[in-house]
Amino acid sequence: MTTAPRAFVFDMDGTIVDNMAFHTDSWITFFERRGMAIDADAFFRTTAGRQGKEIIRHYLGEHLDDDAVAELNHEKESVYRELYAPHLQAVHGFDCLVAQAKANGVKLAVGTAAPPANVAFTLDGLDLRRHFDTIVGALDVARGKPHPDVFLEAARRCGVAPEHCIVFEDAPLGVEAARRAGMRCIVLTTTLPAASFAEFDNVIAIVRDFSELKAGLLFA
Ligand SMILES: O=P(O)(O)OC[C@H]1O[C@@H](O)[C@H](O)[C@@H](O)[C@@H]1O
Repeated sequence: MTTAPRAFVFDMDGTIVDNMAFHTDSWITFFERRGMAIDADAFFRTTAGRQGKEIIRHYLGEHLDDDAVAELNHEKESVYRELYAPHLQAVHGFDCLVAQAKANGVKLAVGTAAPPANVAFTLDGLDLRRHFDTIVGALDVARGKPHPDVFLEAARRCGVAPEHCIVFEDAPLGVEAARRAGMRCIVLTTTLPAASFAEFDNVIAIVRDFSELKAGLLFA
């Protein structure tokens, strides 16, 4: 590794927790209620990392006002939380990586498209919030991934330059957001196989879970 990392920026959904199938199922339910059928795989690839309000406007109409979108997003995220609650757990090796990062003086941040209720559901539900120097979510930036905003804001709050950040991601739009932010990325294959990330030159490792990461790669 050429530049020692000073901050790790974690995507939340699909990365800290292996939950994207439940997000997709909740979107399928949400759109079915409106008579719309969506293809799960294509939907994941083109929406994972976008904010709920962006997804809703894209599918149901750009004309929808903020209150209507907020209500629809609340409905979708309520379905998601009900589906995923019985399965809530961190991806294997996350606690150990956090401990190693702290021991090496690496700052820890979250950069997620999730709204505050989902951040609370996940990070408070697993008692993980205390580990992070900052958490940047849907209300903190105007644009979701693949725009780099959420990762740049996380780096800014950590006081760390993008080239000293490593992003952890599971979704192509998130890896692209990291690339646009000028950040290296480690991919978790929680949701998609390694081949799905072949086009990205900012990917430095692809692993099944955090336990596969070698300290030499991360902290050298
Ligand atoms: O940026 P993250 O943590 O992967 O969050 C992405 C997800 O955030 C959720 O809130 C959306 O409903 C999902 O559809 C979206 O993919």
